Amino acid sequence: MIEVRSLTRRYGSVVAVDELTFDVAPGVVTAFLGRNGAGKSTTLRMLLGLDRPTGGTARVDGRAYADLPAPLHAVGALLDSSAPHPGRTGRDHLRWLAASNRIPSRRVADVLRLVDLSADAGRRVRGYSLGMRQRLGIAAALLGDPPVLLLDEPTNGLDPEGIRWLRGFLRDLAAEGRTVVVSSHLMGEVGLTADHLLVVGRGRLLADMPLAEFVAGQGGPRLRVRTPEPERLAGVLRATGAEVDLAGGALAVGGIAERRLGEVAARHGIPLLELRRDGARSLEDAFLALTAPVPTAAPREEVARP
Ligand SMILES: Nc1ncnc2c1ncn2[C@@H]1O[C@H](COP(=O)(O)OP(=O)(O)OP(=O)(O)O)[C@@H](O)[C@H]1O
Repeated sequence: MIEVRSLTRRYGSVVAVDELTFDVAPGVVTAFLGRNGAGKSTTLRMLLGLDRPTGGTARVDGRAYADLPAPLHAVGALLDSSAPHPGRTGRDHLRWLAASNRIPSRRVADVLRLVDLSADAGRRVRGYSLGMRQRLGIAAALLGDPPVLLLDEPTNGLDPEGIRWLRGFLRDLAAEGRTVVVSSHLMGEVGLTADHLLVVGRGRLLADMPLAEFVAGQGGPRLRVRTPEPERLAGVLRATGAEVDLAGGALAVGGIAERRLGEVAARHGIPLLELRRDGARSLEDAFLALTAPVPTAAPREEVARP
């Protein structure tokens, strides 16, 4: 469980984090989303005792990080700054971390296996790809078997297969009852597979809600359809009450399920060349609209909560 109350961090005249208040529950994946510079890393650093709040509190299991008796057993973190020494092997890096935190060295083999890095553990980190470094960082975060995991932009450097692996991995960790927070500046990378969203913009909380609610707020997914008869299909779909935009020969359709759309087209003898959900795209658009820079500060009452 994470509790953040009125958390604020100023750097001179820059307000990096502005009166943030939220809780993060265990057992689900929470995406911490915001554009570059929104204050995500600063918030995570304060949760980890690496930066001092100007005001407010950030607690893990009821305590400030500095007061945790065994921090690595309480919180695992992946931050850019925790880069391993390039001349060490992945295994040695983890052994060194384990030894300096009184964690039995047999745990090293376990976490290497968990992140699928056993085969490369004997290689020096300088030869690792970005994706392998991220896996090593995640292995380090898991060393103390912590109930809370904070991962800052863990998809950096991962290819699409690596991102898919990470999504499944995070879900499994949450299913074990852990509190999993993963930050990203892109909605699509983790937000779409998270259970809960925390969205920040210019240091302030813009949304704190289940993903399902965010999706519902956007009117459900849009469908993308291609047909040799776009005008005619648009006409029959509009007659059912669906919203249709015609763009470059393709149709973007809202307010109708895929199956029903297929049935309507078949009934009118209109062939479909393509029919797919365009959900990711419209949600990324909604995320960008929500976090769009505004010339004046938004009033605090605008925080969207369930
Ligand atoms: N040590 C620092 N000194 C001065 N300003 C800082 C410092 N750290 C962060 N900032 C400023 O605070 C704001 C928030 O930065 P932060 O790194 O927390 O954002 P972020 O959401 O993590 O962004 P990104 O997605 O780019 O990592 C930015 O304006 C940044 O320039």
